[in-house]
Amino acid sequence: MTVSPPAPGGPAAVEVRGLVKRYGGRPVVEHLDLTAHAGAVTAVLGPNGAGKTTTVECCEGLRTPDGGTVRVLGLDPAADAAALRPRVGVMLQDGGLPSGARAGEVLRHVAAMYARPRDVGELSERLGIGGFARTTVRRLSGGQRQRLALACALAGRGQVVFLDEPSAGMDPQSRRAVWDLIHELRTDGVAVVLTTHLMDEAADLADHVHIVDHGRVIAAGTVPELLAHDGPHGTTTAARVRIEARPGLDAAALAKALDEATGPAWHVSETEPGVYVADGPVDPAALAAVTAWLADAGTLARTITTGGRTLEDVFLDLTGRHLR
Ligand SMILES: Nc1ncnc2c1ncn2[C@@H]1O[C@H](COP(=O)(O)OP(=O)(O)OP(=O)(O)O)[C@@H](O)[C@H]1O
Repeated sequence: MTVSPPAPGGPAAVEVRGLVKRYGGRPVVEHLDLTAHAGAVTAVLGPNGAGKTTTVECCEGLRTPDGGTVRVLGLDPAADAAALRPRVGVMLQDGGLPSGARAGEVLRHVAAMYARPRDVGELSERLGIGGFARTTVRRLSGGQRQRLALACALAGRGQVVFLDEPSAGMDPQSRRAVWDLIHELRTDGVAVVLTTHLMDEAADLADHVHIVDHGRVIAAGTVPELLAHDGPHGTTTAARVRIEARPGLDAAALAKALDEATGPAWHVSETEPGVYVADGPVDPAALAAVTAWLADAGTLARTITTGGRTLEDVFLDLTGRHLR
């Protein structure tokens, strides 16, 4: 599925067309297209090994494409690296920070390389870096290192910012601080490109989502557009009942009970042991059928929730449930 949404935000700041990247002859990115706009957050989602980091690294000029074109602010990230450096902020997945330097020094040093840096004190405060400013990078916790890497990526006020899993490993307080900063970047007209495995992060932040699998974009659109897309069994109404109960209940029998209550429209599966997801036209009769069926089975459900599909549901429907 590829939805073509109206472009969120301002003009295109990142344009990737037909990107191909191979490692040792093995294609890991295959004809991938991606556009990120100024004043918008573009999220790239995908299972492990899908090619997200490789794509972003091609945009950052850290990898040379084997095919296709990449333009950042109209420039070629590899050939025009020097011109782009002051205009682009990069947060790498592994941090890429000097391990022997103190956190505060690293941030001051990075900020000093830019003509118009952000206020280091303010940035430190926003990301809580003051508490570990005198600690060397190698002694920082994973979340602290992430916060420092993000501060470094934002220090130069880039027009484009690439954030590879920006809040991975962070505590909830830090994650909130990061999300607030990203919202502000967007308001300030920055083009933010982020990869993430956190569906709530993408749902909260992203104007536009690209779902990548096996090196290709398999779906793209705004979050509401992706949520509105047909479910795997033709459910367009984004209606779902989720039940947590004991494992091993007869999902087909529940589907039959629901079909009898509301009409033959239901698909029920046990998505993980003890978690049953029923897609279909949720209404009071359907919910009554669920509780009656559970009573017949002599089972007390721990939770029964109704609602639409989530971005995680869409992601799993599109990319499958097997591990990579
Ligand atoms: N330098 C490299 N040499 C060889 N293969 C590589 C290299 N870097 C990445 N790969 C392979 O390319 C594929 C895509 O990797 P990539 O890091 O782009 O995926 P990703 O979508 O970012 O995954 P994750 O979510 O796990 O970070 C993987 O199979 C990975 O093993």
